[in-house]
Amino acid sequence: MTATFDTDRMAAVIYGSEKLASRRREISAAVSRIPELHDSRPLPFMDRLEKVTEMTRKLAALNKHLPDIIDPNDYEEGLHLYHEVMGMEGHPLALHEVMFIPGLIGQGSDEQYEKWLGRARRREIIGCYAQTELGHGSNLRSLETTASYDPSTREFIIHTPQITALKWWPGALGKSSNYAIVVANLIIRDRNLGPHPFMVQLRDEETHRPLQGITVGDIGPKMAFNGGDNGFLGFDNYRIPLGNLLNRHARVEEDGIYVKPPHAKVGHSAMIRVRSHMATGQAWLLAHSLIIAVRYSAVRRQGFLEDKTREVKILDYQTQQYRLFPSIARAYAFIFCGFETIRLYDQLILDVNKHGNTSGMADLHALTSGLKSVVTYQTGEGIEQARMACGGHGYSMASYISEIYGVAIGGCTYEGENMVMLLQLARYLVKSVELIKNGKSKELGPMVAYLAEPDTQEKTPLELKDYVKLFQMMSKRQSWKATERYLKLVEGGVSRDVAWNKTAVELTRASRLHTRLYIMETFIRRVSSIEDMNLRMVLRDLVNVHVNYELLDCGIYLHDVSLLDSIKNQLYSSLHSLRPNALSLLDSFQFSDIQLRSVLGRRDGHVYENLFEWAKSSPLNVSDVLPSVDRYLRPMMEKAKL
Ligand SMILES: CCCCCCCC/C=C\CCCCCCCCCCC/C=C/C(=O)SCCNC(=O)CCNC(=O)[C@H](O)C(C)(C)COP(=O)(O)OP(=O)(O)OC[C@H]1O[C@@H](n2cnc3c(N)ncnc32)[C@H](O)[C@@H]1OP(=O)(O)O
Ligand SMILES: Cc1cc2nc3c(=O)[nH]c(=O)nc-3n(C[C@H](O)[C@H](O)[C@H](O)COP(=O)(O)OP(=O)(O)OC[C@H]3O[C@@H](n4cnc5c(N)ncnc54)[C@H](O)[C@@H]3O)c2cc1C
Repeated sequence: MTATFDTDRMAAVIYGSEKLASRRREISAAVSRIPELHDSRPLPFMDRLEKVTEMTRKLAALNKHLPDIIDPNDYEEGLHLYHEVMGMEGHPLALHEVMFIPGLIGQGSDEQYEKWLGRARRREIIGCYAQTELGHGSNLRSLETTASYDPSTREFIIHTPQITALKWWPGALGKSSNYAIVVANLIIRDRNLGPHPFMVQLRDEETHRPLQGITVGDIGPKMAFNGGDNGFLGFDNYRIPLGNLLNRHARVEEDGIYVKPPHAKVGHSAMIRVRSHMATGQAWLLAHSLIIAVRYSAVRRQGFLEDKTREVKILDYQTQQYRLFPSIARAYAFIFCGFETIRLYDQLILDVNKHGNTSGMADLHALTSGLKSVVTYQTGEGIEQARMACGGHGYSMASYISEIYGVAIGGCTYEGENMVMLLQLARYLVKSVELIKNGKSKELGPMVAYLAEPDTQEKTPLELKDYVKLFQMMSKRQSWKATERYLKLVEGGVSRDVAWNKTAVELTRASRLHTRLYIMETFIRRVSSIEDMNLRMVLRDLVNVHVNYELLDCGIYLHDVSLLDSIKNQLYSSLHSLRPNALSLLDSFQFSDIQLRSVLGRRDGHVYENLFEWAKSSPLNVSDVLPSVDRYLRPMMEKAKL
């Protein structure tokens, strides 16, 4: 089946501009010509140490070739180049670029930029972001690492009071980084002023050995990211100069006077940044798995439909389409709302750093808390469906889908565990409903204004605005229901914290609905703004899949469930309409074979030949008889014969 649109033009929509889309193609082509930048053999055949070594080798090679391939100041180009060469299994600079440099930019003063930023950008030093501890990750107020100010020497003494206070999990901490932004409780004259970010040198710049007072190492293998060295870190009364408190917002004077920041949570900017970028990052992971599954489904033939002389492509089964197409729609939807949150973050950081204006923080915190949770969860669901859609071959590492899954679902945990973050958004929703109840609807932000709308009759949706209306109604009802349940408990004398906990499941449901509504609205808005009518029509088919699927999936929140039959029919017909364009919608992401690392999902479609070649290259096939057979299996069989 041929597609009705040009994938290069769609790539420009996905990546935000024709220039970037075409630069991506050029960068992929450049990488394909430099063997030093390719995996030296398939990553699934490597053990952990080999993977870490391979990633480090490629990173050094990449550093050498980078200025010939991209503009070193262009982050988007850099990100693509990194994804292409380094893949997704982790590497020594993963946190340097993602949190260390942005953390320094967000929290450091101009003098601190002068001291560290240039060095970090030139990669004279490598850094990470060390916040989470063995005993606490979610509840930042219970972090135990301390940074006590000693005015006599104008130093902070960083200390790990007990085992639970060891930093645990930070990416690239274990073996690669020689610096870290360490989040520790600032203590001045025995007063705990809460977590603050400090620049801390961990290793000698010449020998790379840990400095005295520092204990650092790797935390061991993980579900994924095994090319990376997530680490542990402890401090034994380790001294750093006063100037190492990142002090753009909060300051300590030499005599120990504390100058507090303009907003209590302004120190969380590195987290907000990653959360703002997560929707696009997860969309790419989802699209990776889907292109593998859809390409394979367009090659794999199994069973018969009308034509009894030739087996059918499995992509023609309605169940296969139902399994895969709603996730294609979600991948696009996540990209579009991801662009929006990145833009909002960039604006916020400008407002905060240039004008000291923190008024946008609460809104962005609520939005990104919900979005990272919904997007990572749905991405995990979509990838797992993609795996199953490939049958047995999906289970093989040759598909690479299990690796993509492991990487993606890390996102359900890092940057705030999903339930915890849904509950952050719920605080915002509850406050919004309380405003309405107190007659202050005018104070509502635009994203929650619908919470004040009156209920109307549920009608079969015909136009996109009808879907949005229905979704708003479901979301509003759930936010009100959860708030009223919570308030009733409080009014009945239950403490606020206990009442909150007794309402928590309902609250997370409200947050999910609110976020799904936001994703749907952003998707519709973006598609309606596309000028190329041809592309807009295709994306309109995708939106149709999305709105019908999302509504059905949330059908339990409707009062009139008889609507669901008509929505089901519209979904089935939209799946059918999407079939001719499904593969090209994914080809438009323009992932190279090098980047995909999937034997099953290669562009050439020679699935069976490629699988056979891959299996033959397994280290187990180097000899016909393994030493373990000689040693254990043959003696066992021989013994049984006696
Ligand atoms: C050369 C070219 C350049 C190339 C460049 C490209 C190179 C690219 C290189 C590589 C790319 C490779 C990509 C690799 C990808 C790897 C990705 C992996 C990255 C993984 C990294 C992971 C890092 C981490 O996980 S860091 C640790 C994260 N930890 C958390 O998220 C902890 C979660 N907990 C919290 O955030 C908080 O504790 C909380 C939000 C749950 C509660 O906060 P708390 O301070 O306790 O607040 P509380 O008292 O409860 O609430 C008071 C009020 O404050 C409000 N609030 C809380 N936080 C915020 C906030 N941030 N902003 C605004 N308001 C906030 C809260 O809602 C309360 O408000 P209310 O009004 O009182 O209700
Ligand atoms: C791949 C990966 C990379 C990471 N990289 C970094 C890094 O670079 N730097 C860094 O500092 N950290 C990093 N982390 C750590 C990560 O940020 C934390 O693991 C994460 O914030 C979750 O915290 P936790 O482990 O304490 O989970 P916990 O909070 O212990 O969660 C366990 C369970 O308790 C529940 N729970 C906890 N609190 C509440 C609550 N208040 N209400 C309801 N339920 C609750 C959670 O929902 C969850 O079900 C990384 C983690 C991973 C997996």
